[in-house]
Amino acid sequence: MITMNDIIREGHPTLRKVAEEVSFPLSDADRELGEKMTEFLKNSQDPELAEKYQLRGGVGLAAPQLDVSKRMIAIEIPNMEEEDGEPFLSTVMYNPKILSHSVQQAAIEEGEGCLSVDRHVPGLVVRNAKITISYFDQEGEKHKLRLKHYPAIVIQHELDHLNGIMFYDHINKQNPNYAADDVLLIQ
Ligand SMILES: CC(C)(C)[C@H](NC(=O)Nc1cc(F)cc(F)c1)C(=O)N(CC(=O)NO)CC1CCCC1
Ligand SMILES: [Zn+2]
Repeated sequence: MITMNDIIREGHPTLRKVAEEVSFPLSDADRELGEKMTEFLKNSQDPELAEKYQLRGGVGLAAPQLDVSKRMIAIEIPNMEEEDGEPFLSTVMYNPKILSHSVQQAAIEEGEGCLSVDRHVPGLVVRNAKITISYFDQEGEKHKLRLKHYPAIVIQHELDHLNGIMFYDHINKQNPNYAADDVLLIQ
């Protein structure tokens, strides 16, 4: 199983690379990696397992964070309403791509963190409020998905990892808490 030791941290060169597209049909390795990434996120959201293996509660993970420079991300966003309900979004996306996005921008009010960053970096990370993405699933089926607000932010954070971008690259140097007044702040 993947633990925090398998996740590379800022400073590791792979986090600054542009990852390669995955080819289909998936190799056993790429298929297995996707499954392990999802397993990590689910484990990290289980209080007992998170405690036992000292896992940070994760909602998304990109293959480059495991030192695999391939365009694949795992997303595990719990259902914010009902506890223990079906997750809002639980999937592994291969070759994900933003097809279009809103003019409207959004940022998480308390800022962002990262499983590959062991420090608190204050500041607003302004992203697109709504995105339309395409991606392939394990079977090579193409999907198109429209997302907004928190789920859209998670996907953009993970997509950045495929392009060697860290969340703090987006933070305004002069005034970290700056955001134009039309930027939607998300709790
Ligand atoms: C860095 C960390 C704080 C672990 C962050 N989790 C998070 O923001 N909250 C969270 C955790 C849960 F388990 C369940 C839940 F609903 C919310 C996260 O996983 N990421 C993913 C990451 O580092 N990917 O590379 C960072 C988030 C910042 C904005 C979007 C993703
Ligand atoms: Zn991250």
